[in-house]
Amino acid sequence: MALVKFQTENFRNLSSAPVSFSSSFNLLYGENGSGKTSVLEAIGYLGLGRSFRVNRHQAVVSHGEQRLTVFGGLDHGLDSRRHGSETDLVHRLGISRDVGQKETMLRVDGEAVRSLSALAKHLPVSVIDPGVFDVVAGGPGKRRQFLDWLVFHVEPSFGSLWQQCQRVTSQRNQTLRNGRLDEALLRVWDHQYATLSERITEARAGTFGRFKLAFEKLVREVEVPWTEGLKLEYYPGWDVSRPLAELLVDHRDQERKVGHTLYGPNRADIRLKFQGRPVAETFSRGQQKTLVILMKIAQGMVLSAMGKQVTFLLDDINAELDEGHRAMLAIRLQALRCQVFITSIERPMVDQLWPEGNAPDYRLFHVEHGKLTEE
Ligand SMILES: Nc1ncnc2c1ncn2[C@@H]1O[C@H](COP(=O)(O)OP(=O)(O)OP(=O)(O)O)[C@@H](O)[C@H]1O
Repeated sequence: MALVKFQTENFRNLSSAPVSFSSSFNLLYGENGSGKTSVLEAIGYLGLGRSFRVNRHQAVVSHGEQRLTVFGGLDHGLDSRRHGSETDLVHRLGISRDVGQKETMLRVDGEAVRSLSALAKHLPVSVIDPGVFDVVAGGPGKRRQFLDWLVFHVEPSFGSLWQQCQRVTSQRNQTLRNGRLDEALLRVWDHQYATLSERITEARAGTFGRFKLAFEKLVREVEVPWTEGLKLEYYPGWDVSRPLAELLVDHRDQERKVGHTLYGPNRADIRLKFQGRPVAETFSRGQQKTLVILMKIAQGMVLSAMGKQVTFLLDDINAELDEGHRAMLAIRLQALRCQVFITSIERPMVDQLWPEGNAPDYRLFHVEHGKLTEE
């Protein structure tokens, strides 16, 4: 599916006029501060339930306003011959946040829904912005987030499984922090935590397997010589040769001392090694960026193979990637039939993105003072 109708109210500096997008490529250009990133941020808000730029909802609502809203209409996307007219919409999504009341309201097809995953499952949004390169350069949390985004879209039960596990972890942590050790209660939490952890690990490992196959295929196709000797490995967060419940009992004193859970899915990682050493210590900045781009494309490959269309938000990539890598990314995303939004300051040179002259169906927008004008 693709986001073809879009409207916001009180979202940063964006105008509330409705916009129609292409289910293929959308190129947005405009000067600094015109609102390009805010458009992508609002699309991301709909698919992720939060801003990919800031943690506080308060920053996103237009100055002096209390409530922001983002609406989106989805059509069948590139797998359908029908494009974009109102009658072709298959889902209507809405998210509204009242920053005073700290309340979020979600709607799918006119019905109120409680869980963000009900919205998110319809719109897999993948962001490529200057912050994305932390997937390689940053800590394990960034890589868990990267993997879990894919697991969520591959395994329908993952979202609720993860939430249950977070609840049990927090209760277990409280018990660990209690002055008097209640071993019987801890054993109850251990058991629940271990059961959920094993299910999460199974879902993550299965999805990681698919991701790794896609990544290896991609690397063979694009022939990047420096990836030879690169190893991607999933680390579940503990030594899985032993049952987690048993390991927790063995490390009781250590966990009580720190007052929180030290083993399990909250410690998982994708380990990226080149000739046995962490990539972040070995690869150049440019190589690390290319690696992240390849990993992002591989995620798209996994979902495309399942018939899901990913909406990619490419913010300010001109500053991060050279012309060759930008073209590689555009061509790959086009081949995967993804929906893509690209921002730039200058009017984009379409023949630079598609040097072979095979540009897809695209729409070009000029952004000025938060308003999109199609050209
Ligand atoms: N909460 C808000 N309410 C109203 N306006 C805001 C709010 N937050 C930011 N702005 C303004 O909205 C504009 C949008 O900024 P945005 O980051 O989307 O621009 P951009 O086109 O991506 O710029 P750049 O090319 O510099 O990255 C800026 O002028 C900013 O000052």
